[in-house]
Amino acid sequence: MSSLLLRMSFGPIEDTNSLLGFACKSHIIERTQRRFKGVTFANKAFALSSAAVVANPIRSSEEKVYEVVLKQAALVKERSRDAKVALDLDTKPVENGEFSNGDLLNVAYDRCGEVCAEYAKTFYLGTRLMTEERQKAIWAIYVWCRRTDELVDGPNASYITPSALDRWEQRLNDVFQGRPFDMYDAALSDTVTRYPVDIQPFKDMIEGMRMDLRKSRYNNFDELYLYCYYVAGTVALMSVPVMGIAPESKVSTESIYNAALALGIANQLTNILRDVGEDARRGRVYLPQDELAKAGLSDEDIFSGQVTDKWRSFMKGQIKRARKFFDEAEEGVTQLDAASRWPVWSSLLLYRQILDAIEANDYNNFTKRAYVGKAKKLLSLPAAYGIALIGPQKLSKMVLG
Ligand SMILES: CC(C)=CCC/C(C)=C/CC/C(C)=C/CC/C(C)=C/[C@@H]1[C@@H](COP(=O)(O)OP(=O)(O)O)[C@]1(C)CC/C=C(\C)CC/C=C(\C)CCC=C(C)C
Repeated sequence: MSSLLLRMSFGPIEDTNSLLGFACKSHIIERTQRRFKGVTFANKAFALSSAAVVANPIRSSEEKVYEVVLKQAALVKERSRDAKVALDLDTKPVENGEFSNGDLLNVAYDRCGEVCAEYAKTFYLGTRLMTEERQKAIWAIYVWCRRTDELVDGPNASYITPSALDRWEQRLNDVFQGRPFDMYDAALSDTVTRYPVDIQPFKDMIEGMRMDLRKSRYNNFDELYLYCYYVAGTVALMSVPVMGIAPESKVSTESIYNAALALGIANQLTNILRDVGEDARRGRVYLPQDELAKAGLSDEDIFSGQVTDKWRSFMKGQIKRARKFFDEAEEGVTQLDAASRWPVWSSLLLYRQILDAIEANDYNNFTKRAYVGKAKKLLSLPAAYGIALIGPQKLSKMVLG
């Protein structure tokens, strides 16, 4: 996989349409209304004036990110009004024995599936329940995300510079304009013509990688939230247009995207809490500095890795917050297309249990890795399947009486 990363194309650097360039004053009022009331906020939120930018230049990360949510949700609505895109691939080989584009595309998608099966076995299994078209698209998105993550986390990470990320972004622009560089890009290029996926979350994920290169401390939760959006919330925004919303869903598209975003944030917060020790050994602290200080803790406490009562109490608060994001996400999964629910429930249940494992380790996330054992993992899959079929409330009623 990493050898592929060395094969990046080099092109002119394009000015990015950063998510920070937007402004939305009405968001604060809407924040309290948007949860599952079927209200459409997109029009209101898009009625932005340059006056609003001047009058309210300071917005929280949550507000900035919510604009991307609205933009993606609006795109989905717009596209679903348009004529349905043709989904049949041309699979016939051409006469002279060469492959047609359709054949090459199928091979490209199969390769994406192989990468997905290799790196994320359980998740790959879950995607097999989706329609063939959808699973291919999810694999293509997965591979792009994995490659992007590998740029700063993989074996060649020490060679990665901001300009390499700029070139990766240029290559992304090419993918969206139908000029793929390799097989994996070709699969993504095809996916983004078939589904209403916006380029912004992809660009934002690259921005997250830039952030990782230049920043190793987060002053407060607002800064951390933005990082979590960049590296994980974006995955959710990319995936929902492919996974699809249940035709019978009565709630607003925005609220479903918001729940998806919450799952991305919850997963990343969990990841951070699991990896505190590992990150500290790389000189990184992905915890809000102001909250650490309030708890009477500092970076030194993290580097020394002692589980004290102060640490336990701090961790309890962090876990509580991550669980709130999971709760928010759960409401949204029930609104997804039925065939897409299982992989999402599986990932939600598995990731959520990592928080339980941190507690079971008595909050020692310095030297003990919290993980979900094989038995629990195996039990989670049918549980997720049951929940996906009949819904979380009904299942808990059946189980608990
Ligand atoms: C169905 C489903 C889960 C789809 C997502 C598929 C997809 C495109 C995954 C890409 C994942 C990826 C490689 C991201 C790169 C950045 C990264 C590594 C993020 C972390 C993931 C955990 O990965 P891992 O366990 O391998 O971590 P380590 O590298 O070992 O540290 C993240 C924590 C992000 C994961 C975020 C998601 C999977 C988003 C989930 C949300 C949805 C799919 C939306 C669901 C919809 C509703 C309405 C709730």
